[in-house]
Amino acid sequence: MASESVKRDWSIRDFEIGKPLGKGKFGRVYLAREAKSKYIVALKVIFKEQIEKYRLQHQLKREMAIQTSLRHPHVLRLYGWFHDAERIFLILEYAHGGELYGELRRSGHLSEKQAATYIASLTHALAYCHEKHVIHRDIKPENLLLDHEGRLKIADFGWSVQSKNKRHTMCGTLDYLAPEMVENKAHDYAVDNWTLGILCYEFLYGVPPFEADSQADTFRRIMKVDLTFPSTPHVSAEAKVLITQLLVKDSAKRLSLENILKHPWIIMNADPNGTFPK
Ligand SMILES: Cc1nn(C)cc1-c1nc2c(-c3cnn(Cc4ccccc4)c3)c(Cl)cnc2[nH]1
Repeated sequence: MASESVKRDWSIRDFEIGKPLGKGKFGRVYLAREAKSKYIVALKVIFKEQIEKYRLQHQLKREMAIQTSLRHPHVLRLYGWFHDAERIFLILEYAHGGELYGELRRSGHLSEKQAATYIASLTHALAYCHEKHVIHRDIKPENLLLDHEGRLKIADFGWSVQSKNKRHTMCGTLDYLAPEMVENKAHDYAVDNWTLGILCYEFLYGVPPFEADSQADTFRRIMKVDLTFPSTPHVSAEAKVLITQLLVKDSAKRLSLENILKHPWIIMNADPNGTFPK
C-alpha cells in the first residue's frame, strides 16, 4: 500500500467496501479492501456538505496534511485520499484491535502495566509529533486505537495544529483540556503533557479526574486543578506522583515528555514493546 499510496488517481472503484467501523460528526469509517492488492484499510468518508456547513475546509486540509506527513508506529497512517462530487475519502491504516476506549469500558479500569504501556507509547508518539512542530490537542480515549498486537495508535488529527509558537483556537471536549485551553488562552505543546496526566488517571480509575455533572463544573474543577485520588489498592503511589507532576496549572512546570519516559512508574510498569501479556 505504501508504494501505491503515492498513486494520484484513487477512486471508490479501487475499493471493496466492508462493514461500518464507526461514525463521527462528519462521516463514517468503513472497513475496506483495495481491489487489486487486497490490502485492508479503513476508509473514512466525509460529506463535503457537512464540512462546508461548519466551514471546516481548512481544518480538514490541515488534518490531512499533518497525518500524511507523520510516520510513527503509534500514529495511525493516512495513506492517501480522493473525492467525488459529494464526498471526501481518507485512506487510513486499519487498526485491527479497535478502540482502546472499548477495552477501558469493558474492564472499568486498566492494570498499571497496561496503563503505563499506553502512556509510554503516547509519550513516544507525542515526542515525535512535537519534534515535527505538531500539537495534537485532542488526545482522548475515543481517538486511540489498537493494532493486532494491542499496540496503541493515535488517530484523528482533526484538531491538531502545526505550531512553532503559541496557539489560541479553542477545541475538543472539556474533560481532556488544559486550563490554558479551557480559558481560550495562548497554548503550546504542553497541552498534550496535561492530557497525558488526564489519560493516565482515566486509564487507572476509569473516569477522567475532573468529570462533573455539568461543563461549568468541569471547567471550575480544571481551573482549580481539583485533583483527588479515590483510595484503591490497584493504583500505586508512584502513579499518583506522575499524574500530579503532569496536572500542573503552570504549563512550564509540567513534567516533560523526556522525563515521563524516565519516571519510576513508567520504568517499572511499561512494556518496552508497546504491548503487554494479556
Ligand atoms: C471499531 C473497530 N473494531 N475493530 C475490531 C476494529 C475497529 C477499527 N475502527 C477503526 C477506525 C475508526 C472507526 N471509527 N473511528 C472513529 C471515527 C469515525 C469517524 C470519524 C472520526 C472518527 C475510527 C479507524 Cl480510523 C482505523 N482502524 C479502525 N479499526
